[in-house]
Amino acid sequence: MPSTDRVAKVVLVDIEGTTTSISFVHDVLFPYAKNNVKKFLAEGWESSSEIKQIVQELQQVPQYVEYTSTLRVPPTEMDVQIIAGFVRYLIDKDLKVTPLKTLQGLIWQQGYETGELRGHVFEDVPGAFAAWREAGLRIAVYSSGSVAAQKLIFKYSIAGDLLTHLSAHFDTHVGHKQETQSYVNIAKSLGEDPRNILFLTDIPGEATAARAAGLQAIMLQRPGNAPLTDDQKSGQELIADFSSLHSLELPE
Ligand SMILES: CSCCC(=O)C(=O)COP(=O)(O)O
Ligand SMILES: [Mg+2]
Repeated sequence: MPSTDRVAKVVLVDIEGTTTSISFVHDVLFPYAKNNVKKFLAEGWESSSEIKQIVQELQQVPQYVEYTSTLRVPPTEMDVQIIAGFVRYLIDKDLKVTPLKTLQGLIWQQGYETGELRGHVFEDVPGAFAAWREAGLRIAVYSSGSVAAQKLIFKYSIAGDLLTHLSAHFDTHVGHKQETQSYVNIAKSLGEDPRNILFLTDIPGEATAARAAGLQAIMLQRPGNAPLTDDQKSGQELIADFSSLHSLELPE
């Protein structure tokens, strides 16, 4: 267990499996995107340069050729139906590819703004955010979900607007979450010595990559997270929630 005299200047939080249940992402957000993608694409297909850009990037995803071959159409062919089908295919495979994540964020925006979606956060999250800020720490987010999607989940959370606590957001534009260089980039962007950043995540490969960049890292074992094998636990610091981290302090 972490000691109460742990110090940091920035707490960098993952979302799915750390601040938020995996079930909310997989059983609420992903189905919402799958159900609404065709309508969303159809509305902006002709007029939106943002959608055109996303569609172009989706066609560059290596799995696009594989997907279109199952439909027996050439990969050069595209219409709303094909792209919406491909998006659903990527969501089912839970592939964390950047244009998919950008598109999901745009679709979810409508759901949050109409009140159909409210971001799940575990009970201890609002108190921890408040305590860290009170102690003078910054809170940043690093998720495979797009920056726009991160802002929505916290702005429209079940515990009210938590976005006000957050001072920086990073998504896969900074690099993938199991690559050490991503954490080097984040520390640089935050202007912080990596040793002063505490990363909280549910994925062993992410914690290991962050530690290799010099960050502190602790793993969350939240309800609904996949059980860890002994190998995955080895060398990791594990906590069940943020309660033992409420007394985090700035270094002297
Ligand atoms: C930003 S909310 C949507 C979460 C999401 O799409 C996702 O892939 C979560 O991955 P994480 O890196 O937060 O585990
Ligand atoms: Mg996660």
